[in-house]
Formats: sequence, C-alpha cells, structure tokens
Amino acid sequence: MAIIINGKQIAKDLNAQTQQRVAALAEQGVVPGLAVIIVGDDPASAIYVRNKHRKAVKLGIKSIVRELPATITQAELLAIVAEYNHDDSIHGILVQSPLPVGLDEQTVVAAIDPAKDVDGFHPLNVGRLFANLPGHYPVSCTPRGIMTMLGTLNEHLRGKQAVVVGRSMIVGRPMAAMLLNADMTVTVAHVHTKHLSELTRTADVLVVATGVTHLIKGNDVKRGAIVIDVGMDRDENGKLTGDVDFDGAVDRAGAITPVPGGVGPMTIATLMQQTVDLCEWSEELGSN
Ligand SMILES: Nc1nc2c(c(=O)[nH]1)N[C@@H](CN(C=O)c1ccc(C(=O)N[C@@H](CCC(=O)O)C(=O)O)cc1)CN2
Ligand SMILES: [Mg+2]
Repeated sequence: MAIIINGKQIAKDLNAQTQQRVAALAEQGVVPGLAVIIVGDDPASAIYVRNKHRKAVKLGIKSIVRELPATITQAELLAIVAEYNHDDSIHGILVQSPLPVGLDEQTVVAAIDPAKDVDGFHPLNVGRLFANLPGHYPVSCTPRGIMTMLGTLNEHLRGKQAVVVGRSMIVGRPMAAMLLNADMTVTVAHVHTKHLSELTRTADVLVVATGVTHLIKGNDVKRGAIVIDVGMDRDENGKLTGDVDFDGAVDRAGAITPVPGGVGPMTIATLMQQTVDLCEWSEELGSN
C-alpha cells in the first residue's frame, strides 16, 4: 500500500510558514500585496479567485480582486495590468485563466511586469526556468507545489526516470523543466504519444496532467513509483476524480496523491508563498 501524499496537510504547513514570513515583514512595515484580475463569469474561476482572496486575507496579505466584464477590450485590460505594474503596494499580479474568447491571454500575461508575475507565466520567467538560470524568479505554482510535495518524501530524484503526461504551459511543460533541473531524466508524453502505458511503466516519478479521467490505470504504474495526479475531473456521478485510477494504482505505487486533497490545495498555498517571495525580492532590490 502506497504512502498517500496529503496535499491538504502540506499546504497547511506551507501556509503556516507563509503567515510567519508575512508577520516578519509586518514588523518592518511591509505588507505583501496580490492583485487578481478575473474577466467574465466562469463559475469555476470565480471559486478559485474567491479562495485565493480568502487565503491571502487570512495570511495577512493585502488582496485586491478586480472583476471585469467579458465585454472588456484587450486595450482596457492591458491598461489595468499597467495600473498594477505601477502600484508599489502590489507585489504579485495574476490574470485568472481562462480568459473569455476574444482576449489574447499571451499578450496580457506578457504585459505583466516579470518581477510581479506571481503565476510565473511571463515568457521571461518561463525562459529562465527552462534555462535553469540561477537567481530569484517566479515559476508556475502547480508544478512548484508538486516539487514541494516531492520534497516531503525525502527521496533522491537525481538520475531517476520521470514521465510527465500532459504538455500545458501551466503544468506539463514547467513540471518537466523543474524535474530536469532536479537532475531527473525526463520524458514528456501527450495526446499523440504512442505506447503510453509502456512509457509510464518506466517512471520512478509519474506526473499526470491531461484532464482525461482515469487515463492511467494501476497496470500503467511501475511498482514503487511516486504518482502525482494533477487531474480534476468529474466522474459520471459528478464526483471530483483524477487522471489516475487511484484504487487501481494505490497498491502498486510507493506514494500517490489523492484527488481531491492532493495537488489542488498546493496551487493556492504556493501562490501565497510566491506572493511573499516577490515582496521579499523587491525589498532586497530596493535596499541595494
Ligand atoms: N492564472 C491562473 N489560472 C489558473 C490556474 C493558475 O494557477 N493560475 N490554475 C487553475 C485553477 N486554479 C487556480 O487558479 C486552481 C484549481 C484547483 C484548485 C484546488 O484546490 N483543487 C481542489 C479541488 C477543488 C474542488 O473541489 O473543485 C483539489 O484538487 O483538491 C486550486 C486552484 C486554472 N487556472
Ligand atoms: Mg496535453
């Protein structure tokens, strides 16, 4: 039976650390600030944004949620991003994804000051991650949260095989870069990959982020592997489930994340961590 990686608990511990860092900053008269821009009325996005706001407030982070109508123009949205770029009380800016049709997400993300790019989606920060540049820069929160989870297992990753299934800009691609930067041998699989099961059975660390319910069965998992399920799918009864058949995989894996309560809670906890990182890094710059 595998170790069940308790994302809820790891997120709670991370939030407690973040809260302490916020308190230490407060003693210096500094308050980290987060601006979340949400466009349109996607119900799931509204819930994620509300959860981000509540968590930020709870940890002592100044939180601004800017709710905009789907009818906003690209130029108006860019002007709002520029407003927060110039606001010294804001250290992290993010635009909730997806944006309504007609707005170009890449252009909007590229307009965020890279030093305030709390989601780590700006091309400059993506490039830094892929080049494994030293120094401080933000990275995508879900894969960073997964690296934090892997860290709690105290397993040596160097030289081992990682397979990432999914190649999105938010999860798959940055995840592959982070595992590569941790000296793993990384293969990225996707919808066109042939003989997927044979490939996933080679993985010491298997990360699955496809949005395909139970794509990975127990037999697709190497014995003793660490299995990270980023999926958040609805089964036929509307119940939240993952891209991995948990019941099938739990007997073969060495460690596995559940859905819900695995990767999901780490995304927002890491966002809070990274908001405070950006605040501290900007203060360092200010004192040089
Ligand atoms: N600008 C961004 N947009 C989106 C991101 C992002 O990181 N930045 N990620 C996702 C949505 N997301 C945060 O924004 C997010 C998704 C899921 C969870 C989470 O806690 N999931 C729980 C289950 C919640 C439920 O019951 O539905 C879990 O998996 O346990 C947090 C954040 C896309 N957009
Ligand atoms: Mg994909």
